Amino acid sequence: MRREIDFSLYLVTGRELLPPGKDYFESIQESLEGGVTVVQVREKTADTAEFLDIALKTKELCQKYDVPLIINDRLDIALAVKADGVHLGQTDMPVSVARQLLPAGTIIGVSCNNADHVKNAISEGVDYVGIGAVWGTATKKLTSPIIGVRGVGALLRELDNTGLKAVAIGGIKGANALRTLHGTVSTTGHGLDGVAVVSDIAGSTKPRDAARTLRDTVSAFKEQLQNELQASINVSYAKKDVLTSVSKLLNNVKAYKPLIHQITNNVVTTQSANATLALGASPIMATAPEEMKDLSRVLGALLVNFGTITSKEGMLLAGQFANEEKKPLVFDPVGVGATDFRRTTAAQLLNTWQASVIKGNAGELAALADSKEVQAKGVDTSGTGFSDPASFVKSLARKERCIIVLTGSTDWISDGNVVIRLDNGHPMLGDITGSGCMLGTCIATFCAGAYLKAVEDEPISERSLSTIVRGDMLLGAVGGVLALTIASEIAAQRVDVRGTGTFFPALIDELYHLTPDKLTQLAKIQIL
Ligand SMILES: Nc1ncnc2c1ncn2[C@@H]1O[C@H](COP(=O)(O)OP(=O)(O)OP(=O)(O)O)[C@@H](O)[C@H]1O
Ligand SMILES: Cc1ncsc1CCO
Repeated sequence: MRREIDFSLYLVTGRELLPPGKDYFESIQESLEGGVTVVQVREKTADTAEFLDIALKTKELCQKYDVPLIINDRLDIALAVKADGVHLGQTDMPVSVARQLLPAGTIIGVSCNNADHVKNAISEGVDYVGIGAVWGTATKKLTSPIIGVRGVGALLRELDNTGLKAVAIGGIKGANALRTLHGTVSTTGHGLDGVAVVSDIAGSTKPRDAARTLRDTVSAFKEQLQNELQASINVSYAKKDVLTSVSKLLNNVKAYKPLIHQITNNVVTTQSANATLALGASPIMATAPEEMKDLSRVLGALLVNFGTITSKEGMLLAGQFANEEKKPLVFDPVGVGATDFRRTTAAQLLNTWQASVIKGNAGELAALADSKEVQAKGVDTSGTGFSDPASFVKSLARKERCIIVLTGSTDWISDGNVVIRLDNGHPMLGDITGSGCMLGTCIATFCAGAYLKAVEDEPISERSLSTIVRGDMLLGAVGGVLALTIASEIAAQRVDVRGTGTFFPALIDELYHLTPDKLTQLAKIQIL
């Protein structure tokens, strides 16, 4: 009977990466102590005798820890050392031939970087696939394109109901492991069985610690995903509870005055900062990469709005640090459909960090989702919008693994399970520039309120290892939308408002005077 393998932490050896003075076998031993669950010996330049010797000694170590040994590419070495399996690249020995040559029950894995590779692997009956390269990697000359964290889910989906296991490979390390595991889950809820790691362990002076961090992260995440899938079946949001919770977020904002770091466009900087202050939070508009780490330590939430992209480096870094700190990250891909540069920048940002909330109008979200249903015109939408906005936001939320806010005369919000429809707002919001950008600011501010609530409820987070962001971001998104749209309704009714010029300062006034009572009483909310 074939042995059931735990693929959680799959070490691919890299002797050339050892730090000066570190012995290869000592490094393997420490890695095993740290929790590596599979070892693949990969030797691209060793001659046969040397490869054989290394494989034999590595096998002895693996046996001590009851960890399976896989040999890269060389079937003869695998046979000679009675390895548990082989790993084959797309240009190595065909799987069918390898199967004939190897003893029954030998594990066979193949490298895949597109859906056809995965489909072939399924029909050839392999045991597992190695999907990559996920990130850029310094260890291997890349022969295939970087598919990015967001590209993996579609490949995992191919594996639904096959029983095949999957690990991701390519630049995975302690610092990006959670992002990788979280962001690669398919729309059907199919997650990775583990991560394959090379340099973060092999290149470390402390491989035991490096392996332990990774293993703990994988174990915690797998448990969390199970809970998440379970919760998605059982969860229910009641309208009254949502409004009560959202009101508390406003109180939290006013009580703690969280710092809202905004990398935003130069059209709306002042008005966004004023909207933040009006809600009771504290804005900082900062774009220099050099200051991102310091800001991430104090911030309550980060907003990345790329209306005018001037500091991509700053956006990349700020988001990574926000993820590390498990703080809310709101992404507003302004005009993403307008140019190729915006499209590729959005992809790069979203492959690097995990947004907590993505908000956009129909044109922007259609571009992000590669949907032809709605066209964009610069930063605006043209046409009537999606025929089924509820299904659209739900499926995009599943794909991007975060909350989606679709704006328009009706706003639609989803976390991939529940869909919330909000009908507040005033047409004049569509007639002032940057109302969508201010909405992003309001959402970031309420998400900071949700983050603060989580910190209040759970000061020492036991879930922190597997939690991508602390706090209920769905509530944060609902709160932000209600705040701006309800303020707009009250502002538009004022006798001193005679057009969009007087509407704008009135809007800031009404954000300033917003109360939990107004939020709950005026909300037009439907939970679908
Ligand atoms: N006709 C309308 N009626 C009611 N509310 C509206 C209307 N148009 C926009 N809004 C509200 O304005 C907010 C911003 O949405 P909108 O879709 O206009 O953003 P946007 O196109 O990104 O704006 P901008 O590009 O000016 O920043 C949303 O909360 C939305 O509910
Ligand atoms: C008009 C405009 N151009 C780039 S950003 C922006 C603000 C509204 O989205």
